Amino acid sequence: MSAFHHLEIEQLSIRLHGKPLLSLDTRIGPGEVLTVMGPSGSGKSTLLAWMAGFMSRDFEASGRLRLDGRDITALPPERRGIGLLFQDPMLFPHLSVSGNLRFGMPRATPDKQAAAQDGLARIGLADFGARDPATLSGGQQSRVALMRLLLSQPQAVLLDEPFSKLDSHLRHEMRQLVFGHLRDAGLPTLLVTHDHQDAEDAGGRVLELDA
Ligand SMILES: Nc1ncnc2c1ncn2[C@@H]1O[C@H](COP(=O)(O)OP(=O)(O)OP(=O)(O)O)[C@@H](O)[C@H]1O
Repeated sequence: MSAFHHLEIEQLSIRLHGKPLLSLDTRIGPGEVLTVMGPSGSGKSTLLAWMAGFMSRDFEASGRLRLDGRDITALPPERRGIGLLFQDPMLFPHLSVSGNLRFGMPRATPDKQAAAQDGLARIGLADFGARDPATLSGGQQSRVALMRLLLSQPQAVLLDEPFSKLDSHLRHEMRQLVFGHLRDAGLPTLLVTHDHQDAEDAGGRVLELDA
């Protein structure tokens, strides 16, 4: 599964109504997590939206986003190869757990059912494939959301407060699981969080945006 990708944010400058909101120039290497923190309104969500390709047109941005050297700045979200994980697992309620895992897999996946089963085993949910997502606990749903992300074979990952809805012992467990899998897969990751423990466990650089 590991492929070792890298992401470059080149001379990014985002303005809102002509006023500078944020500037950034950095590279995120394979398996590296860059944590972005900062007060409310400092532009964390806007940065994620720019990277994912769905920033509101109220903002103006200059700069380039490169994945493995390829300029993806102008591509629509679904063609960027970037996977997202939010605080809500957002599993499809009308699909089984296994169906959720198969949903995002690349079309060319030879045996989606086997890949889903293997993914479930990797998150300790081998017997849960046929269940409806709503019958899983919050922590189990989070693990399924993580595995769905990994099985979609992204080349980079954005995490938006992914642990904030979990209670504290599950949060610790999920951090280990998420950061471990992302590192093993060699995926460059940008994490937005308010939680200093997230940043510490991510183990990478921390960027503080100004108010
Ligand atoms: N669509 C929009 N149009 C105009 N202004 C916006 C829009 N979305 C956000 N803003 C403003 O842009 C600034 C940055 O917002 P953003 O949501 O990126 O901050 P944030 O750091 O993610 O905050 P939080 O931690 O509260 O989520 C804020 O001043 C916000 O009010």
